[in-house]
Amino acid sequence: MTSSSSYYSRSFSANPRDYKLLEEVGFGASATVYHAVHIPSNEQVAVKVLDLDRCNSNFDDIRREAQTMSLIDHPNVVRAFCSFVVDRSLWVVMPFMDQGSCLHLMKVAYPDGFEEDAIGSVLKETLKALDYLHRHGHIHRDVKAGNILLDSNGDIKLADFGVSACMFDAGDRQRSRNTFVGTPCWMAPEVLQPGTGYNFKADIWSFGITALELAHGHAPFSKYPPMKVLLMTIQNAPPGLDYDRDRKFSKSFKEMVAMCLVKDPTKRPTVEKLLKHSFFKQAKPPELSVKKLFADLPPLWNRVKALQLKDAAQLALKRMPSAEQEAISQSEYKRGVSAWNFDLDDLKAQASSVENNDGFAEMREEDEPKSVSEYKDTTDFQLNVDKNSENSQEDEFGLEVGVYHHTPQSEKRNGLVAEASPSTLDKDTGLSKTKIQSTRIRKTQSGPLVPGTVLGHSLPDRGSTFERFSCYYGHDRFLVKILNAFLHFRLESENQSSGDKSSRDSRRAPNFSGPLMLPNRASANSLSAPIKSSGGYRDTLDDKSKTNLVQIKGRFSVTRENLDLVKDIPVSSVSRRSSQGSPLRKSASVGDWMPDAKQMPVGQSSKDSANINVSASPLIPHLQNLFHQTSIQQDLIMNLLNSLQPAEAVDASQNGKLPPLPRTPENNGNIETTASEREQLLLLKVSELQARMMNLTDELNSERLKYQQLQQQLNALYSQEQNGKRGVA
Ligand SMILES: Nc1ncnc2c1ncn2[C@@H]1O[C@H](COP(=O)(O)OP(=O)(O)OP(=O)(O)O)[C@@H](O)[C@H]1O
Repeated sequence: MTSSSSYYSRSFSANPRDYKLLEEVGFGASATVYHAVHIPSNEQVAVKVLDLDRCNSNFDDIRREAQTMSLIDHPNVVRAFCSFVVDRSLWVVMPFMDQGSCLHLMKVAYPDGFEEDAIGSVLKETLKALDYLHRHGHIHRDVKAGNILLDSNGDIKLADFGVSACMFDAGDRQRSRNTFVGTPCWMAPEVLQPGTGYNFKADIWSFGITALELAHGHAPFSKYPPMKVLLMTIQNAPPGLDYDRDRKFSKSFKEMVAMCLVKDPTKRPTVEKLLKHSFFKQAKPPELSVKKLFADLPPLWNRVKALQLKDAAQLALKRMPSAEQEAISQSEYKRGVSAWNFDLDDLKAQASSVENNDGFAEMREEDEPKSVSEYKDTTDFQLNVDKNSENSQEDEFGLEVGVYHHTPQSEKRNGLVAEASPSTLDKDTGLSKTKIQSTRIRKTQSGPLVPGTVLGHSLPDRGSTFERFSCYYGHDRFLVKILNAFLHFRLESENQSSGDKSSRDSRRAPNFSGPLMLPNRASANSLSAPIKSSGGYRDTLDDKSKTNLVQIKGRFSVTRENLDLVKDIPVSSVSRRSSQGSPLRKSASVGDWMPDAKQMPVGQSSKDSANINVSASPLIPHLQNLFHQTSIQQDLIMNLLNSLQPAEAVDASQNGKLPPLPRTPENNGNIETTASEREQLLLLKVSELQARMMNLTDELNSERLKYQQLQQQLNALYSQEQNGKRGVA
C-alpha cells in the first residue's frame, strides 16, 4: 500500500486510459467511487466518477470544486491529483483511503458507534482539516462520518468538496452560501432557516452532529423524514450527549459536543478554540486508537459487497413500488445522502404519518434533544412550542434550551401546551382496542406558546372539545385523526411562520420543495448496490427532473412543478360538497377553493395574482409552504364536512336506531323518549361540528389572505424587476 505522503511526489496523468477501474468502494448522491490503479506508476488510487447529468451543480461549479481540491495541501484533507471529463462524467483522481469512510465502518462493524478514544482521534484529525479549510476561506458544508475517510496507516482525511463554498468568492458563488446545501441531519439551523445566510460556523454544528454520529452509530433525528428533521433542527433544543444515557462518555466529550451544538452560530467556538479544548488535548494518536478498529476486517471491497447484498436483500423484501420508494427514501436518508429536496407527495406522506399520531409519539424516542431525556419516564407527554425562539434562554454552558421540548407533568401550566395522550375508544364501535391520541390544549409555565388562533376558542373549550371528539365520536376514528392532524399542522405552520417572520427581510430563501433526488440504490454512503427496477423510483425522478428542471443551484433544483404549484393549487382527491353557506368559493383563476371576494382586502385582485412569472422570486418557498399548509387544511376541512353526513348516516343505520345512550334512572330504557333525546343530542353535536368547521374555515381564509399578500409582494417584485429591465434597455 502506498502511503499518502508518497503520492504527492508523483504526477497523475489526466488520461482515462491510464487508469484501470477496479472495485466500486463508494456511492454518493452524485458520484460513484472506484478503487483503481494508475497503470503507468502501478499506484493504487481512488477515482470518483461524477455523473454530470446527476449533479445538481453546473459544470463550472464542479470544475471549480475539482480545482479547489487539487490545490489542497494538508494531510487531513483529501486532495484531487487531477480531474478530467470522460463522456458525460467527471473523473477525479484521489488518494485511495483503503478503509473507507467512518460511516461505512460503523455500518459494517460498529452499529452503535465507536469508543471514545477512537472518536477523539477521528474528530481531532477532522478538526485539523477544518482548521486548514477555514483558514483558507472555505466552508466545507458537508462534514459527516460518511466524508471522513480512513486508511490502514491510521491516516484520517476529510473528503468531498461537492458542496464546499469559498467565503471569498463573489457573485453567484457567494450567493450559493444562501442556498440550501448539505445533508439535513447534519445541517445547522441557520442553514435550514430561510434567508438567514451562514458562515464557517455551520461546519462547527455539523462537526458536533458528526461527533454524535460517531458516538451512537447514527446522526440525531436520522430516522425521521427530511421535513421533520428540518423542523426539529429549527424548533427543538439542540441534540447532545445525554448525561444519563451516554454515561460511558467523558464529561469533556459531552461538553465539547455541547459547545458545538449551540443554535446561535456566534456562540459556537471557532475551530482554533475547539482544538484547545481538553477533549482534544487528551486525544490519542490515530495509530493507537483507530487502527485497531479495522484490524480484523476483510478488505474494503468485500465489505462493500456484503453491504450491497444486505441492502439489496432488504429491498427485495419490499417489492411493492410504494414500499420500495419508501424503503429507498428512508434508507438513503438514514445513511446521509446529501442531495435531497422536498416534494408535495413526500410532505403528504408525512402528513399521513401524522394520522398515526407518530408526529407526537416519535418525540419520545431516542433522538430527543437533551432537554427532553430527563422527562423520559412521564407517560403523558406534551409538545411545547415556543414561538419566541429568538428569546430562548441559555443554560450554564451557554446552550440554548427549551425551543421545542417536552415538559414534565409536574410543571405549572400557565402557558399553552398541546398534549397528546392515549385515549380509549367507544367499546361498541369495534375499534375499542385501538388507542388513539386525543389532543388537548392546556396551559403550562412555558409561556403563551400557541397563538389563540389555533382554534379560535377559549382554552378550556378547546381542550374539552378535542376530548369529546375522541370520546363521543370515537367510532369515527378518521374524524379524530383529521382534527389531530390539523392541530399538528397548525403547530408546525405556526412555528414555521414565526421562523419566517424573523427573516422577513431576507432576499433569498431555501426551497423546500421539488422531487426527492435520490440515487437508485439502497444506500449511498454505505456503498450499496444499485436498485435495478424498471420504472422504479429513480427512473421516474430522473425523467421527471430532466423534463421539469428550470434552475439548478448547488445541489438544489427548482423544477417546473415548483412553479406550477404557485399557479395551480393541487386539486384534492377528497370529494367536495357544495360551498353554499361557506365563505369558500370555487375560484376560476386557480381552480380551487378561495376565500369569498368580500372577505378579501380592498384592492386585492385574484386576477392579478394568477399570471405571475415567479421563476426569479425568492418568495417561491414561502408560497409553496403556504400552499402546502392551506391545501392540507383545506382537505381536512372538506373531510370534516364530508364526515358530518356519513356520521349521521352511520348512526342512524345502526339497527335503524340512534346510538345507545347510557341508561339513567330518568329514561329507564324508555326507547321513544331516549330516541328523540338522542336525536337532539346528535343535532347538537352536528351543529357543534359545523361551528367548529366554520372556525377552521376562518383559519383557512386567513391563510389564504396571507398567500394573497405574498402574491401581491411577488407581483410588486416582478414589476420592479420588469421596470428595472426596461430602464436598463
Ligand atoms: N478516496 C477515497 N477512498 C476510498 N473511499 C472513498 C474515497 N472517496 C470516497 N470514498 C467512499 O465513497 C463514498 C461516497 O463518496 P463521496 O462522499 O465523495 O460521494 P458524494 O456523491 O459526494 O456523496 P455525498 O454527497 O452523498 O456525501 C464515501 O462515503 C466513501 O465511503
